[in-house]
Amino acid sequence: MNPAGGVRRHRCMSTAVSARHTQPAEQPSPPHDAVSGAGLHALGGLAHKRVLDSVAQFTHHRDIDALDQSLTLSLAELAGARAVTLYKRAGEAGITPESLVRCTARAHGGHIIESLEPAAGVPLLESMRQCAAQMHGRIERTEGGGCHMLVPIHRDGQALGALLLEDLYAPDALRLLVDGFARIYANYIVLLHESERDKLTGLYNRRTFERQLQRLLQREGRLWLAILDIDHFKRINDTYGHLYGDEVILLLAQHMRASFGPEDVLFRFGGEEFVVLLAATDPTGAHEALERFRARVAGHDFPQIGRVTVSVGFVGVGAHDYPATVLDRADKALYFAKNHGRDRVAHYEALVAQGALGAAAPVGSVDLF
Ligand SMILES: Nc1nc2c(ncn2[C@@H]2O[C@H](COP(=O)(O)OP(=O)(O)OP(=O)(O)O)[C@@H](O)[C@H]2O)c(=O)[nH]1
Repeated sequence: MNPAGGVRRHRCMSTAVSARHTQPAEQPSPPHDAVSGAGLHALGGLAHKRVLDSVAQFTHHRDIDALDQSLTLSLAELAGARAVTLYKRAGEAGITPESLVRCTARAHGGHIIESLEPAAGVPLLESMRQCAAQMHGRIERTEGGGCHMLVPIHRDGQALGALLLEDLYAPDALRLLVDGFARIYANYIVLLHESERDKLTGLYNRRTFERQLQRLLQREGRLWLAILDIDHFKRINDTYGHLYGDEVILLLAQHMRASFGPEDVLFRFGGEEFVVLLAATDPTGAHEALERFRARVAGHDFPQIGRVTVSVGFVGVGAHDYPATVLDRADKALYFAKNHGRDRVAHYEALVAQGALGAAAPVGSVDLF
């Protein structure tokens, strides 16, 4: 069991990365190079420079995962904590799940940074949840003579999460520093979040597609990419108006969240076109997941409009595939589905094997990069 209360999900940053930074403290002796209370004062300009360097470093990132990792590493180094955990609450309507990132100092130098699965009912996770919800921090003395510090992360009255620093010395002086980092992080995460999400649905936007694809490929090795397109959407707009059209887009995004798993990555590419990166183990699993989604949408009674259907094209993606190529293949499968009655799922490789995508196959409509 991890002290932060989670089951390890995956390691995100190697010690080689963190080895560029200050060496971690060995416990239980107080860290000599931490920007601790006395240290901050004594080091003067040097301490300020280190703090500013750390802020510049973690706000350099344009990717939320990298930002989260960098924040925990910066704080672990500056504060000389044995471990720093960033807890984030789930976003509204389940747009982002509850998450934990933990940076731990290794006994012989460097740090390990991991994403952890929040596991219910574990003491320190509960403390972080409470700290986040109440937006109220505290310092707890531990039996070993050190302290745990809990600091909430919030912005404009909205609770975003909490930071937990374990086994600190001189925590009172560090409190201001950690509070400051929490405030900078809160401002920055909101900006990053807005820049990578579609405004209407909260799904990832197209700009983040390549990065998310690479990330998932690194984790899964192989995955499936599906393009989902609402059938006859122009007719819906023309008959009921754009507001109803927008409502259909919003409801479809909700069905996507409910239908696909937490490991799958969901995008709205624009208009009535959506993309899913599926972490399924094989094409049958991918096909079943997409078919479930298709049937779910077809069976839903959309307010005022009634029945709405979607067509889906999907393709396998390997580590060496170009994003533009796989998008084009999925798009060809989608247009096969559109041309063969709509409200269906088409698999690119299966169509190729059947010889169904001949020279006359329709040209994809997705705008390539
Ligand atoms: N309400 C709404 N409509 C949009 C948005 N973006 C694009 N559209 C409309 O979506 C429609 C897309 O229509 P088409 O590309 O012709 O496709 P379709 O009618 O769905 O037909 P098929 O895809 O062939 O089944 C157009 O009428 C666009 O104006 C949006 O954000 N909101």
